[in-house]
Amino acid sequence: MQGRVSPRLQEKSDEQKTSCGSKRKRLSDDLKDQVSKKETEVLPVEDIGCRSDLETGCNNGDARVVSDSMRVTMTLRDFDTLYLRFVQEEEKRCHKPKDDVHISNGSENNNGNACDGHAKRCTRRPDLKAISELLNSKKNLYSKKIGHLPGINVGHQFSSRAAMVAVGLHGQCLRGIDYTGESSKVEEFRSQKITLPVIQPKKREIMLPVAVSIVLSGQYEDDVDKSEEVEYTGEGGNDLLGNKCQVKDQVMCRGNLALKNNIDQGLPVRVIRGHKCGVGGHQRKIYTYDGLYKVDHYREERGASGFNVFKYHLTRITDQPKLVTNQVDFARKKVSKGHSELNGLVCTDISGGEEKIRIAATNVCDVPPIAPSVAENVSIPPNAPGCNCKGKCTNAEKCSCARLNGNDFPYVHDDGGRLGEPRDVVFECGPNCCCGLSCLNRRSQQGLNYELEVYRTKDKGWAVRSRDFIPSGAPVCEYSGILRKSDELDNVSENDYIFDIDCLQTMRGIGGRERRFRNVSIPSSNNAKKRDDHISESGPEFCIDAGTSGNVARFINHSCEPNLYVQCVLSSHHDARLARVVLFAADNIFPMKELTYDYGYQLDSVVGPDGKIKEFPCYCGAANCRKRLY
Ligand SMILES: C[S@@+](CC[C@H](N)C(=O)[O-])C[C@H]1O[C@@H](n2cnc3c(N)ncnc32)[C@H](O)[C@@H]1O
Repeated sequence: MQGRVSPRLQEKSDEQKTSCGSKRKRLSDDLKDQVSKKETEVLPVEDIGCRSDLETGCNNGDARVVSDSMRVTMTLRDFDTLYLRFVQEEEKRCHKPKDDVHISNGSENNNGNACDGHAKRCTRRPDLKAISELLNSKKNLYSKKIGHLPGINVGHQFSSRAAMVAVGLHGQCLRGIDYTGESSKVEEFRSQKITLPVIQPKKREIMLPVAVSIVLSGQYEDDVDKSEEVEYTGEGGNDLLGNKCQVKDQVMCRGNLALKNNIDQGLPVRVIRGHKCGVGGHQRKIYTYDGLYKVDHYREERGASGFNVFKYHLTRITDQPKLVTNQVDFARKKVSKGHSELNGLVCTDISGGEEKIRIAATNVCDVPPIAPSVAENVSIPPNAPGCNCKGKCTNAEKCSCARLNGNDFPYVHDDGGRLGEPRDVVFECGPNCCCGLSCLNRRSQQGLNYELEVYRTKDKGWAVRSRDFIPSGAPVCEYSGILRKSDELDNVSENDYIFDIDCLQTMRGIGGRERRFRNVSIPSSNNAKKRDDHISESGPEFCIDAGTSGNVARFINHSCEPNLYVQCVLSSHHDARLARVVLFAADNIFPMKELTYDYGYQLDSVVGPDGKIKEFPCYCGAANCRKRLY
């Protein structure tokens, strides 16, 4: 039998079955033993807090070494989870959240300083609270270090300054210069394998403080940025009101002194540029790591507003990946202006008008998706009773749908609605609810919200990327196709587009699946528990077959370090065997990054028609790729 997309597997012994849909499995002892002793470190799953323990390639049935880039991703996920938790707390505190009340995430504001955002109604900063919680629980990644940081490559993008604090790229939410005053030895910098551009001082102790990173975000009127060469204004004396004006002389202390010490000792500084991304109301500030710069010299002079400023001249160190203009362009504005401008455009809308946002394909597409349908022998259960809320559901104590979600609303009012944490299942409001269609608790039913593009890859066939920024926790698309009974497809080969619906198995932790956040239970009123118990033991009863009919989700490839996760959603009926499968953003996804999720195949779990185990190479390219899809 041919391998099937994600969860779907040939029936094998219980040990060999992978977890499905949610694709999480305990690490078997065998697999743990296989991990080379030489390799650096395997994080115990318990150590990976919050959102990190998603099916993100570190936890799908094999124990692999956590790569540096994965550590960065996991830290950012932890930060995001905390951030969304605090946003939710703020919403509760403010009691009635207005539609899309803007609570600063440190990325969108008027004055160019990411952490000075304006919260219209709420004043407690969730991003700052998330950072202090992360630091208190010691889940932040790097302490102050000079040079590149492992897992953060030149070009790496961040959605806020707080996110950079979380990983330690730039440890200041407000200040442009991050420096260390802690005693360090020159050897420590050398041990990081940084090729320092100039001769190190002979002294073993370095002169402190020294600067580790600076952020260029257009905040200072005297800055000059020519990409490879920068005139950087020192810190202080700025009115911090967003109009870039100097109001006092700068003083040679703290960050300014640190930069001077870098000059004297030949120590490089990381440069991060902040820029606007997106258009109209969706504009946000994002930050790109542009590599190491040498601080050449400085001078003190009278600035544009007549006050003394320090001007530091920086030059980009040469042996680094080039600053790609395109990459900067992608970051600075929404990528596409119109479909007619796309290279290799072969289809302006592969959804044939079915989606509210057109999905362009940039190569030949031989199986255009058609509208989803249900096989004749599958009957959709009747709609479940709904809540009695009027307008939008806002009171978790009164809303019966919130009760199903563990007495809470799963989505927070941020970026149009983000799921605070992955759950076993999300109960959304449905046809029998009295709330309106704009209720946030219908978030995954709103269709596509991001401009996706199907494009051809060298090794993996078609793939999907977003031309918009997608915030973590946002629903990206539903996996659509023909709803079928799983056993019908047991003898079908050559279908790579089958997705098992394993919501019930996940909720019960069956077959090695790990439970997710929130212990929800299917309402007993549907009287299906007995039947469910029997069925769930024998594996998912239904699947979504996107082989002949599907939507854009069928083109999304597997990655061992994916940026999407699978979330089961119940919105009309409450039968978990027939839950909707929705792909959510696990991370902040920047424009033009391939969208991927973990197919969750267990190695050696797919058997061919000849009874032999089938192997299929994985070309995801992740640092931690296990090299086989199955
Ligand atoms: C659901 S389809 C994804 C879309 C597919 N690329 C296409 O062109 O239609 C699953 C198939 O894509 C390919 N694929 C997905 N992820 C892959 C990966 N990481 N490495 C190699 N092939 C992959 C495999 O052929 C797999 O059976």
